Amino acid sequence: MKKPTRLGTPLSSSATKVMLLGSGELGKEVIIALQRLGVEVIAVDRYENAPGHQVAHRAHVINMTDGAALAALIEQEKPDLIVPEIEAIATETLVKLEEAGLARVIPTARAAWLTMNREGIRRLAGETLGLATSPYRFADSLEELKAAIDQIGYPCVIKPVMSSSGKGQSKIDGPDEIESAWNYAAAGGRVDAGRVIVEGFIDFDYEITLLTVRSLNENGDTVTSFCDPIGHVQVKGDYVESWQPHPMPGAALEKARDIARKVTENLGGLGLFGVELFVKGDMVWFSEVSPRPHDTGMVTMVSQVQSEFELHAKAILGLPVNTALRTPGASAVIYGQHEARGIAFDGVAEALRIPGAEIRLFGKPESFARRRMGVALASADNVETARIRAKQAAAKVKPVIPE
Ligand SMILES: Nc1ncnc2c1ncn2[C@@H]1O[C@H](COP(=O)(O)OP(=O)(O)OP(=O)(O)O)[C@@H](O)[C@H]1O
Ligand SMILES: NCC(=O)N[C@@H]1O[C@H](COP(=O)([O-])[O-])[C@@H](O)[C@H]1O
Ligand SMILES: [Mg+2]
Repeated sequence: MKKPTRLGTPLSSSATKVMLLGSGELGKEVIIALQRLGVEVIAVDRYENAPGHQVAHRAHVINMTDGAALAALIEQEKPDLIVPEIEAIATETLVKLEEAGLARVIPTARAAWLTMNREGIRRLAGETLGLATSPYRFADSLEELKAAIDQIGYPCVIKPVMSSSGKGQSKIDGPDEIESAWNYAAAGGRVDAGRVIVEGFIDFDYEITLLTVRSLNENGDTVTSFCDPIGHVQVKGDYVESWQPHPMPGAALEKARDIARKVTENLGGLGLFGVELFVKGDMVWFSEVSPRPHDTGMVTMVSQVQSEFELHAKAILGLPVNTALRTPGASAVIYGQHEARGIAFDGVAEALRIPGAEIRLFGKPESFARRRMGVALASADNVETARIRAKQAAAKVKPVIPE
């Protein structure tokens, strides 16, 4: 039996302290949810003025893949909980600190370590748990990649083992594209492991994120609950649009939940997970899992009673959660479109005149053409209308470089 974490007064000796490792748009919302419960939040990222830095009690800039720097910061701040928000962290250090009783990592240090690297989570899902996945091989050189593709066939998808948001990912249809896919993967990996996964392409009908929450019930037992499926569209491996609920036949939904339950039970701990699944008819394939809020889940800020961020904040503290849908909703991404620091946004008023629309601007200090700088959200009485509204609202927001 586990107990909820006692909540103290921030910036006092009773404070409940949570450290976010990664403080982008997803972390920013987790921090806001924690702040509402009087938690003292320390936001860490690789650059100054990250979105979460701007709403936390304290901010630190370190190279989170540097184990010694990470351990020193944890020793200095002594957080009650450590919440990884991105993959690119020295997770071996977290495993060691947790084993030594010096850190409690969400959901567990092992989960952060396994999911940091596509190889860890893929072997767990496909080999240990026996779940359906795309066929896959790993390669450390161009020659090995060619040999791996001989086994997998075309079309296939090549990804750095450590990357996210589609960075370094390509789908290829024939041998003349192998070399450019290898070079692109080498450039796009977040931590240069020089290793890639090649996956057989799954010709799915649709893909979903099944947000799955592990929380404590009144007896102190860990229980699993599911949000309604989130449908999404990805372009170049990065999400551009999502909606909730995505309708699914009963048999497929049951399989999806079964996969999500097995994976999250194995990863353990408390918190929200984003389980990514491909669906064709009644067939469901496991793709990957984030042991933390998911970008496609930003839609829950309008569609659920409690957003994925509030669910994560509550679950990690041992508090009860409510995964109920409030209304159909949708999200559409706002990219920076410019390569510049300190960009501005016109058209927000026009966006907000669309019925049911909301805008979130993340406050990232530097824009890139395809960096996610904000998101449009919309509710409606059905998903189709919500999608149209969210896309219209996103299109109204115009990133500009101020004179
Ligand atoms: N084997 C595959 N078959 C078909 N489509 C795929 C396959 N692998 C990836 N994709 C497509 O590319 C998208 C991104 O892939 P994946 O989730 O592995 O990348 P990622 O970089 O980890 O993204 P994120 O961090 O945003 O989840 C998937 O959501 C899917 O649309
Ligand atoms: N798919 C994972 C994902 O969406 N992660 C979110 O993007 C941020 C990094 O953004 P950046 O690359 O613009 O700094 C991360 O900090 C997290 O919030
Ligand atoms: Mg993904």
